Amino acid sequence: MSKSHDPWQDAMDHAVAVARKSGEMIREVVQNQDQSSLVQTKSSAVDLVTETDQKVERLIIQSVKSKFPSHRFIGEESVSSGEPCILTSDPTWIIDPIDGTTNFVHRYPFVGVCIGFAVNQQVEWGVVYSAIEDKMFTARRGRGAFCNGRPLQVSTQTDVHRSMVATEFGSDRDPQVVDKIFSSLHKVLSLPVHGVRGAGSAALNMCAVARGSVELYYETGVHVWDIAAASVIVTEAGGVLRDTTGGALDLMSRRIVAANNETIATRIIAELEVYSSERDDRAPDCEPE
Ligand SMILES: O=P([O-])([O-])O[C@@H]1[C@@H](O)[C@H](O)[C@@H](O)[C@H](O)[C@@H]1O
Ligand SMILES: [Mg+2]
Ligand SMILES: [Mg+2]
Repeated sequence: MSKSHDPWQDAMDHAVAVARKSGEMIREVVQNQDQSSLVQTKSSAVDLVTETDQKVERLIIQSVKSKFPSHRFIGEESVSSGEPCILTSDPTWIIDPIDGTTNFVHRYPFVGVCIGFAVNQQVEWGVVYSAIEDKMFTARRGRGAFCNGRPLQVSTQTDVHRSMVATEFGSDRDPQVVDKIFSSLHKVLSLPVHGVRGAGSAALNMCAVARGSVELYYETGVHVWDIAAASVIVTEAGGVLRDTTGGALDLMSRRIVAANNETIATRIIAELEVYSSERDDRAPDCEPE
């Protein structure tokens, strides 16, 4: 199809450009400012946000509105300010301006600008820009996954005892949640697996699965903006996506497993404690699950 008949490609090209521009903003701050004094908190004392998160999200959304005025948005900081988090069938940009804000505040070099694009509630393409590493991860449904233009392929490993697993501790410090996190971690580590890692960014953990250096990433407590862009990067690199229950991934459920293949996914899912956080798209007045 020529570019004019492929509007989603125009949108993806714009996303790559604005993600790179956002990354320049992030690097400038990391190199020249001390963010630690400008930190605010959201759902907990360790769920951090900075004015750079907010500025980057505004930059992305305003640039998109000028080119694609009919498109919708789900942005982490917009939702945090009260915007709805509902995925309709309309073309929708799903944005995490800084995935890894805690890393950003501490100058820990794993920070991803995440821009996913969904049509009819299916992610059509995803862009994750690892700003400090200068690695642009991209994927278009049906057309492969790439890092700085080089094709990505998940690991071929099927032996869980030879696998590397990624997960995160999240930002919920409720003692019962912490116990469940460590219960899963204890079971996975004791299989044993070669190692457990965490980039501090859901999206960059998923990109590590896509590039074959991690066999599986799991987490409960993520949001749709953390995982939408990277979800298509994983599947286009040959990976699989699941719920921690073993069912199909539900972008709004707050639970994710991203793996290189079904064998590894099934084996690790068998060790995971299943629990729920409030869905991203829950009605404001409904009781938590
Ligand atoms: O808030 P943020 O840095 O965009 O996203 C982060 C996620 O990437 C991570 O997986 C999760 O464990 C953190 O609690 C936080 O939600
Ligand atoms: Mg995030
Ligand atoms: Mg974020």
